[in-house]
Amino acid sequence: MRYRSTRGELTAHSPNFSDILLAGLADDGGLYMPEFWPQISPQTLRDWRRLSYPDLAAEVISLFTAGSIDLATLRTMTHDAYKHFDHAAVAPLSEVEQDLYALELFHGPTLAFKDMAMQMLGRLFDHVLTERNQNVTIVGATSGDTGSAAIEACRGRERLSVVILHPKGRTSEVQRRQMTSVLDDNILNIAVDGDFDTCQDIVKAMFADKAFRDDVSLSAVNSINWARIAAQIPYYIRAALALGAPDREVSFSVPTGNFGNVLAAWAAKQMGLPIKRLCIGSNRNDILTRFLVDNDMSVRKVEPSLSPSMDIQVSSNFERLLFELLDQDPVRCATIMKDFRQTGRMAVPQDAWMRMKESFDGMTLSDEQTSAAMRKFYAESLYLADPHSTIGLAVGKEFKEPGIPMVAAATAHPAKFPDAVKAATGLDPKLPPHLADLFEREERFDSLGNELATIQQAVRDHMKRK
Ligand SMILES: Cc1ncc(COP(=O)(O)O)c(C=O)c1O
Ligand SMILES: N[C@@H](CCOP(=O)(O)O)C(=O)O
Repeated sequence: MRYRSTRGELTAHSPNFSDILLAGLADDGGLYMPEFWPQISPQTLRDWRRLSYPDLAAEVISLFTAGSIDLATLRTMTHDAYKHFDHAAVAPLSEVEQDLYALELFHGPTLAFKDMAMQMLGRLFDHVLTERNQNVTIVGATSGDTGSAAIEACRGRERLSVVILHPKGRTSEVQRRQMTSVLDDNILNIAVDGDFDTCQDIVKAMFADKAFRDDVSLSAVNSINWARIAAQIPYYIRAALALGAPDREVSFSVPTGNFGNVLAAWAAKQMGLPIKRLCIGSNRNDILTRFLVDNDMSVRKVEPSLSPSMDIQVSSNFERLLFELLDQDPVRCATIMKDFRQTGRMAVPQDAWMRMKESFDGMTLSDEQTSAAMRKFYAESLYLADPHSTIGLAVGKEFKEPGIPMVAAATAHPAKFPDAVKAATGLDPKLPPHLADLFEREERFDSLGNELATIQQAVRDHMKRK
């Protein structure tokens, strides 16, 4: 399997999975895509029903690593990656009401869906870097969850230096402490003046600076890295199989920000999973639902909300879907993306927009609607969801059709957002034992404004210190 950029052609020298894992973003600023969508037959899907989560994940990921990492190696990694999850099923389904299920993706060490892929990424990096005798510097942007998951997956790993940029004062306190209380030498946390988009822009600017990129051997753990998406596809397959696929259609509802999670579901559909609808849930930063309803992809200011991890306007992975909607035309994709960067408005051709609407629905919840929905799910079903998962459930409830299971991605544990949960329900969700002393732990982070040069220097210094 080879990979191409959304802004470039496939050539004889196109990279394989291990190459793009380390590269993160393509040199031309585009995002890597597999050269084709591997197909999973209905019979194979039926056979996979009896696999454990780690075995299923290895099978699915191996379709993307062909030619660079074999199935047996992946199996060792998946068993190791998921063995510390606090639920035997890894990603269990919970029936919230008739035909509406929560797919709980928060049973990993940092209590958010990011662990599902990040625990694999840490091991994949280790494997490839050891094989190649190389080291890399990972710079990641976070609105709260990617950061702690990446830090947890990479802490103490010899060949990785990790720098995480978070928007100062815009994450929950639990989220911040989960990142800043990890004091391993290879980890650096930087608080940035701005929002998640500011952090993400800085990361992309570092990738665009070729000299810097080569100097620090820059790599990425955000969902701009295809390996993240590949490791998020298995849980959609697993959930659908548990509910009767491939002999029955299933729909998914996904609370969405950077568009990585719902893109993984869309990828599963391209691979043969019978998915009926994909529903996108937004908070007040609703660029994606505005786009779906009115073909209006125009960037507004990022506004703080009760679901801070989704306080995002520029959804990086949308470029991957756009590329597909444009029949994989890299020239048109690059032109539209460059124009978007300059104007803040994406001119998506009408036919591409119509094609997206064939598979996707979208809906926005205000903070008030999110609190009310959280309260109602708890009152009626005794299901306590964090604000992000609540948006997924509420949107799923809105779009569910009779007889077709609707699965909402429950992306974070309620204890990550105790203030929002308490205000809505009066309940005080407790952190699990391994995080019980989080508020007593020492914190360490640098506040460095938002100048690219200052942050680049901090990355260089961190790399040398390590
Ligand atoms: C808890 C939670 N829910 C939802 C999202 C949105 O997911 P995505 O960025 O993949 O669209 C995020 C952030 O990515 C998150 O941390
Ligand atoms: N919500 C994310 C934002 C980054 O998303 P990613 O999936 O691209 O890493 C976060 O919590 O940091």
